[in-house]
Amino acid sequence: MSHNPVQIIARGPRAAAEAAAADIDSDVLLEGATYSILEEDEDRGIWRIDAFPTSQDEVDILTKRLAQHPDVTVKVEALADADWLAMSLSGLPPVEAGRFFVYGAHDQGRVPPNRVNLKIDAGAAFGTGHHGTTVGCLIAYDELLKRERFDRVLDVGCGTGVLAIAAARTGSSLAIGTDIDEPSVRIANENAKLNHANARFVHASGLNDIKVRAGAPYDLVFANILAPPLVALSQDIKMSLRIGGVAILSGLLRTQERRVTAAYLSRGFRLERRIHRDAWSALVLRRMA
Ligand SMILES: C[S@@+](CC[C@H](N)C(=O)[O-])C[C@H]1O[C@@H](n2cnc3c(N)ncnc32)[C@H](O)[C@@H]1O
Repeated sequence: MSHNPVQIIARGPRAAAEAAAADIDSDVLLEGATYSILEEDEDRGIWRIDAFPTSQDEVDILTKRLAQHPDVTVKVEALADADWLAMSLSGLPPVEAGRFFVYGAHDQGRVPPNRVNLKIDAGAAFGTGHHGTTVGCLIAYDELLKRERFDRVLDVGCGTGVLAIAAARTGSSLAIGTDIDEPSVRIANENAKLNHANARFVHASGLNDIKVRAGAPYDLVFANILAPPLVALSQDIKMSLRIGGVAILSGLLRTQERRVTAAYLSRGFRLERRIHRDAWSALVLRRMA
């Protein structure tokens, strides 16, 4: 369906804005829609969501979702093409997750000196750090890094490559990623260069690539994909990890936790941690046998 570029702005008290954002996060039909949520007016306690739908379907679903929150007022503003692109790139604030600071080109001059700064621009690949699943993975990884090192890392469903790039920038000697989406692989390789990260990305489904198999056994596997492929790939992920190695899994909703966890526990993993962000869950599972 043709789409006149619009920006959707929703304002309301914090709880209402956060509930509306959680609703957007939990809708699989809105996976491609970019939005940000921030405090607009501290004194008056007003929070604001800026959403940048990329199709008329997303406009309709977003406005329907937001209309379910009566404490939030919603405005849809038309944007000129060029403005829309610029805004979708400049409207996203940086994301902080543990030691990681994920930012776009427009925040170039504002990166903190004492963090691992990852420059990832919004574009055609998933993974600017703004989604609850990416943040969950980065927080889980940051926590693990306080106690252990991961020399060999695999990132299944790399999107922008943000997770493998984070690994390469924090001491992994091998960081490799795969994606079924070819443009994402190209973007991830560009992002690796841009971030001076020794990470490589290949076009493959799951772990089905000779370069991926050659890198095994891995100390850590990230897989931020959906629940069904996480279950389907549980044996492959197990066999790619060394005993004692860790899988950080996300892309699943909290309601899907049991199903995904069960698949890994039955294969000899131990559940070490769950991180909840919006409706999403990230699981830390260690291969014990
Ligand atoms: C939710 S995004 C995660 C991107 C990034 N890793 C992050 O954490 O932000 C999921 C990515 O996995 C890819 N994907 C989905 N199923 C896959 C599979 N079976 N094998 C490889 N990649 C897959 C999608 O194309 C998409 O780029």
